[in-house]
Amino acid sequence: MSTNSIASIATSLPPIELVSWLNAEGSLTAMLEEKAGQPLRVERSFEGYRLLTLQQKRQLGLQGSALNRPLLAWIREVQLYGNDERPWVGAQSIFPLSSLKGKARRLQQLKGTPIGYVLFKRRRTVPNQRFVRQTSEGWQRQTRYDWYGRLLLISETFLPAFLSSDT
Ligand SMILES: C=C(O[C@@H]1C=C(C(=O)O)C=C[C@H]1O)C(=O)O
Repeated sequence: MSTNSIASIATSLPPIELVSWLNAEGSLTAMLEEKAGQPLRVERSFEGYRLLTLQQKRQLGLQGSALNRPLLAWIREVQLYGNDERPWVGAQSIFPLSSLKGKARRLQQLKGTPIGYVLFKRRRTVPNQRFVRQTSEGWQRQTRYDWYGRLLLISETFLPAFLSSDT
């Protein structure tokens, strides 16, 4: 194997200190608060309804003709702060309208409350499928949760400040 191909494999793998975070089950909020030693601060950059893109519909696991139909969802985009003035994680959560029934309706009224406080309130883990990829902003984990039969897609990108934090 040439050194170039080794180098290309090396760049396609996350830094070792991120692996446990990218693969962790359970609440990322709880893990970040433990690392920070204080409650997470959530800054919202967007919350509202949007029509999903084809890529987002695919990431939700839709197939066939469902991909061609317009799909409206509630979107929440936030920056998560630990104990640093720079955000540690950028997160986007996608809630198809069909998922916002019953107790899930509170996911539209979170404001500064981390989703994890609701998602993991009664359980340590939630059934999910996990995908990891590298983006221009940092390594990202995408999690398709089955929360009491409701489909949620949450993408979390670990930003440079997270890697350089010494806590
Ligand atoms: C999904 C969780 O909630 C965290 C909080 C988020 C929010 O408040 O928008 C988004 C992503 C998560 O990192 C979790 O704790 O695992």
